[in-house]
Amino acid sequence: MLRITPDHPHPLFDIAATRRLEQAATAALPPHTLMQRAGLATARLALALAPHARTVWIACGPGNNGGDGLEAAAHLQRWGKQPVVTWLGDEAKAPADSLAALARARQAGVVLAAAPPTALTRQDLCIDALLGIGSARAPEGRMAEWIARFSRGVAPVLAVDLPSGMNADTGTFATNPIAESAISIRAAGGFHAQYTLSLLTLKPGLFTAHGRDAAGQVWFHDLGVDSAAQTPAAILQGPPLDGPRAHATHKGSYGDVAVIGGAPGMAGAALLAACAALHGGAGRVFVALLDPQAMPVDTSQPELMLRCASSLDLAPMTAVCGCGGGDAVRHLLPKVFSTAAHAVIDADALNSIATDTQLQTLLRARTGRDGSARATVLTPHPLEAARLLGASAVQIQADRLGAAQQLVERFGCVVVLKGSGTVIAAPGQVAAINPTGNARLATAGTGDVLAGMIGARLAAGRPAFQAACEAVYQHGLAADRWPEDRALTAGELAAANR
Ligand SMILES: NC(=O)C1=CN([C@@H]2O[C@H](COP(=O)(O)OP(=O)(O)OC[C@H]3O[C@@H](n4cnc5c(N)ncnc54)[C@H](OP(=O)(O)O)[C@@H]3O)[C@@H](O)[C@H]2O)[C@@H](O)CC1
Ligand SMILES: [K+]
Repeated sequence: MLRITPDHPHPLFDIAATRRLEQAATAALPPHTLMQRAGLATARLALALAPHARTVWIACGPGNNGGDGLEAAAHLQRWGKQPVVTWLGDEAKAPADSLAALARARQAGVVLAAAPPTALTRQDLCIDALLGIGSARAPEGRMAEWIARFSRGVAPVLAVDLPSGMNADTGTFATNPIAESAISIRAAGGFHAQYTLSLLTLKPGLFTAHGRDAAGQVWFHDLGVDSAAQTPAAILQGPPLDGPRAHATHKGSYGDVAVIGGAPGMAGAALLAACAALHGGAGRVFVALLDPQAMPVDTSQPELMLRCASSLDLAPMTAVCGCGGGDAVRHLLPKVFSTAAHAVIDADALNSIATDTQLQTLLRARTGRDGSARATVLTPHPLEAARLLGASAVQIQADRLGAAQQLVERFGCVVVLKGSGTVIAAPGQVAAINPTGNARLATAGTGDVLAGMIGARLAAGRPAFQAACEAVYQHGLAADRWPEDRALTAGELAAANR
């Protein structure tokens, strides 16, 4: 059993691949083995998380997720914990594995309770074994009531395989009230500790959209099954493998970044991206502000070279384009797309592309046959992604991996779909989901900082997908390590990155 942290990459498997693995393993093992392993792992983790629990409530659903809960109940009963077990199943309809688990629980001395326990404390534990990967619709009735009880209560909750009701592929809920109630309770500072033990495979939904809030601390048990035969739907990103810089290098070794943006009233966005590129290690950073009244030098950052956009030779450069660009950036995009060696396209540049088919054609033309000729990274947040795909932000959020992949197919670029569990997708690559970052990044300018960080890595010669993955990881990590007692501002974040 493994606690999942951002320190290592992990393959993530969707429901279809998980079902294939489950089928193959079930056929190769004695009956009920997988569920017995799942139940034992759940019981062990429960005991480790709540060693002093006076009451353990195991809420079991009608399918095999409930069977895992019943198996866990048998172990906890034998270990003297006397769990309160409520089951929503029907013996006439329950799957064979679950029925066997029910029999084993009864054998161990478990008596099914008619109702959940009341007055659980922070020392106690709820085990959520209502729904796993078979979650098919919005929970109703007693199931919905029990899920609401978990989220409103103070007792820690251990979700078996998934937080019940969550779609394992997307991290969304059939109705959002569960996720929204979890988020609003957490925002109010009164949230119980939440854990999830993912079984057989780690699923993408645990790490993106509402998944991160709903799943809490994620643990994993592979049930002794090797997943190598299946292709992952995504990779949970690990840390960059950064080595020290070689001694015999100079500023030319780390490339030039040209930040193009900062229309009237929005110079700050471009300067933040430039600051981030500088601190991210770019050899030289040029800034072309789109405000004719803009200052000729930034005295607080004299390293930045402020130039007129028309005077920049972008052919050897990495253009970071769009931060605070307003509508003024639109007429510069043809030059950027046709000449810049590498490009990061952000914010207003993305909005310009969304409404201009000629720009879309030029953007697609940047991609060589090998997909890497003139590396281009698009960095939309969900609303920008929605504009690019002619969809709504809700539709984008309903399937973040799918939306990122659609953008890749449409534009042939690397795509960074920002948000909780940022998705990085690229032609011919298994997508990555970033495990770092938190809601402290929800403040103006942090997206500009990310664009500058990606630009610095592209300028240093990193392949585009790697540059994007590494920058997103480091950007989030800086937020995760931010001192509790200090406000996170984009300016400080830009200067803190590396
Ligand atoms: N088999 C094995 O070897 C292993 C399985 N494992 C475990 O099994 C889990 C998958 O089990 P599963 O396929 O039975 O699906 P599960 O998540 O229990 O849900 C299906 C049931 O719930 C019902 N239902 C659905 N939505 C509902 C709703 N909203 N409200 C109410 N009911 C709803 C649905 O009813 P129906 O739609 O048929 O009416 C059906 O009865 C997996 O996540 C893992 O925990 C592991 O132990 C590894 C070994
Ligand atoms: K569950």
